[in-house]
Amino acid sequence: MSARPKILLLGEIDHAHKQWEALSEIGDLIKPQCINRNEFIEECKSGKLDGVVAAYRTLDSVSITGLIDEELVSVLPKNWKYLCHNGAGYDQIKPDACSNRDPPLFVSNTPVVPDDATADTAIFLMLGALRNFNTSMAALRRGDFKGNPPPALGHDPEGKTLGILGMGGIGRNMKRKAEAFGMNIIYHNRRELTSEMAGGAKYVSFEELLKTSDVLSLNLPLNAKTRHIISTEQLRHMKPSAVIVNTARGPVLDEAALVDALEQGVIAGAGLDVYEEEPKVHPGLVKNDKVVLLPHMGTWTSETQAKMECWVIDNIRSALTGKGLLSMINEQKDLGLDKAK
Ligand SMILES: O=CC(=O)O
Repeated sequence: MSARPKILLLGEIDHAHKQWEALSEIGDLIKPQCINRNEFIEECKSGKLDGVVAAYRTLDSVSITGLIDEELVSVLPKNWKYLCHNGAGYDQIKPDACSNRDPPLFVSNTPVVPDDATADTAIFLMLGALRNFNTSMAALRRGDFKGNPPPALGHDPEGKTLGILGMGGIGRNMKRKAEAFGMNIIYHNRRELTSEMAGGAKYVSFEELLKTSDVLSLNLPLNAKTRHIISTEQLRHMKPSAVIVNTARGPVLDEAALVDALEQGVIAGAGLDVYEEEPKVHPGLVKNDKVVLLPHMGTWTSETQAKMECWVIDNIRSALTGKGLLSMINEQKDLGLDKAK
């Protein structure tokens, strides 16, 4: 009889406790002993994690393992086949390192379920930045009501152009919501979407997106091609009245360039949920009234967190019962699903 597979928990389960426990029908649920990358590598080398076939991974577990890169992947037990990440973005995991391992380490993420909460956050930041709400919210808490002098008048979204950079699930969700505010939607993406998927949003070049958007929303994943996709040169193409919203990942936007652009009036404002070096926030952003800031709360609702946890668990269950991962990351799709079974 072959040994039961082990399922490793890298991070914490906060909501889907019952669903996690139910995985014990198909494997032994274990946690690592280590608290940092060196210890994790030692634990792998010691054989203590032999038998692990799949792992549930959270964003915060980067504090235990560090990046999932060549070095880390090379010490994982050979039978470890699946890494199921809780999050839409998986920039801490190097897809090539996982694919090139022999045998490959198959990775899943959680698309779809974070779309609503993240798009809602982008809409909040967009309205806050357009309306200059930040200054007065801070003034009221200081006992200064609207502030003295009050902030400049804000702007209505009605009739403005929202440019979406990255028209995946979150971008399309934001599009639908922004239409309810009477906005005209344009987008730029690696590939033009079918008209059904685009739902009436106009596909434009990157340059046209920058030049014509009143609000530019960043909804694209972070990778080597998208790092600092918005920097000094791109900001200079934007309208001086434009605001920029980032709910994707901090490094897609060059923060220092944004700070300068805001100080020099190159653009009018920003709404940010993500930062280049979280939890650090560039002091030039903190001190600038034109910026609405949130501490990475795009998916911070109990409904969305519970759905994301269940999605990860469903991936593990599907993989360990021979049906393959439900949402393998895009970079691995050309490896062939069969190999992931
Ligand atoms: O940041 C949140 C996510 O990647 O889902």
